[in-house]
Amino acid sequence: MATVTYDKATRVYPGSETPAVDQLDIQIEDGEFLVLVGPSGCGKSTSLRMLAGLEDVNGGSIHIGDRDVTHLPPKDRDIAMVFQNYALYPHMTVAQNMGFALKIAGVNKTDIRTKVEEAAKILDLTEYLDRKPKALSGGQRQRVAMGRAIVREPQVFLMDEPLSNLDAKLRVQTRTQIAGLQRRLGVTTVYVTHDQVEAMTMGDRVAVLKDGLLQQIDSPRNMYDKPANLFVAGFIGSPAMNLVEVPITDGGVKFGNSVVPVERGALTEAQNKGDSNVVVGCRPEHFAVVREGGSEAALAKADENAAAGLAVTVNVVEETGADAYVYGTAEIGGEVKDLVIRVDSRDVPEKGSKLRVEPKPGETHVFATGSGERLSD
Ligand SMILES: Nc1ncnc2c1ncn2[C@@H]1O[C@H](COP(=O)(O)OP(=O)(O)OP(=O)(O)O)[C@@H](O)[C@H]1O
Repeated sequence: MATVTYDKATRVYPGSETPAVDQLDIQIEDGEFLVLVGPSGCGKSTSLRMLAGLEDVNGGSIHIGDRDVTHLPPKDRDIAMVFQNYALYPHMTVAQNMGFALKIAGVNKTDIRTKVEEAAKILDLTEYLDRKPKALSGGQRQRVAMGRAIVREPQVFLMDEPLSNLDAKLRVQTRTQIAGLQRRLGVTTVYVTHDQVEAMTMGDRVAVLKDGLLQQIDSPRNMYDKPANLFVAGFIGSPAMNLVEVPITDGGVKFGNSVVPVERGALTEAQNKGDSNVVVGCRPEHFAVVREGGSEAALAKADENAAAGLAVTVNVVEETGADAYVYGTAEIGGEVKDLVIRVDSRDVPEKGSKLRVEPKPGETHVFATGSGERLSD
């Protein structure tokens, strides 16, 4: 086990003007599960491959523990990588696949067998040890790939989208298994995915990348509650956070017919920059909803608030079972904006009906219009 440190680590591919990974600074704790996440092409695989030694580092350095591995060949780094396609040898049995790296390293047969059997037990693969990969399900192959990494007892596990070949249900199951296994083994792990739900459910911390630049590194909770900028705000969370540009006004921001109170400090900071607008973010579950034409109680409330909030026209209602989401439109500042609002799944509005909505107190995020940086605490 060991820490991993990226210190201004940079990768520029030959013939490219812009770095694929630009001065990446990350310190990963001993035993931590760190997830690198971001959209396609943001540099997450390159970051992982730099740590693996499969990609040159053109600037900065990478340390595993106190060893500078920046220019070490992959075999000298004491890491084990689990790839997307598992890269199992088709002509070898599960046991041979799992023990292969140990065999190459000259470990004696008895020790190999012991380690392979131990790993097979942990991964529930004991009964498949004599099978060839083609006689296994996708989930079993994935576990063999994990087993091959485990038997090597490396200082660091590297995983590049290891669940992408599994169907949705198995992916959910396997992500719990991998996260549980990692915690049990306590091996420092760097895990790449483009799936933010996977990132949020598996990582101790999550690092969000965009265009080769680190946007934020934080616990899943903080990432969700306090996204550092507009990009992270829009990327983390499904359905995504609603983001609307609104004018600053006395006591808050103007949101439809309401003045929504937001942090004074955030608005002062925007005004100090010379901005008269800010971007306000509100997650779908953080709207207070009054449904027009709904139950009597709701109607009474609608009357009471007739002029309050923002009128949203319901275009589509998506029911997921536990939740229901309204995909609607509203006019904000003379423009028609799309909004997503979570509503009570037992009381869903009709398509074409109207809701009045308002962010719940204390549930807004404020960002600068130009830089997109977070202004609220
Ligand atoms: N071998 C290469 N030569 C030149 N450019 C490359 C090479 N590999 C990747 N790139 C470029 O570097 C950038 C980062 O690629 P990388 O594969 O790290 O992204 P990623 O976030 O892992 O994307 P994905 O989720 O699609 O796998 C992209 O713009 C990509 O086109």
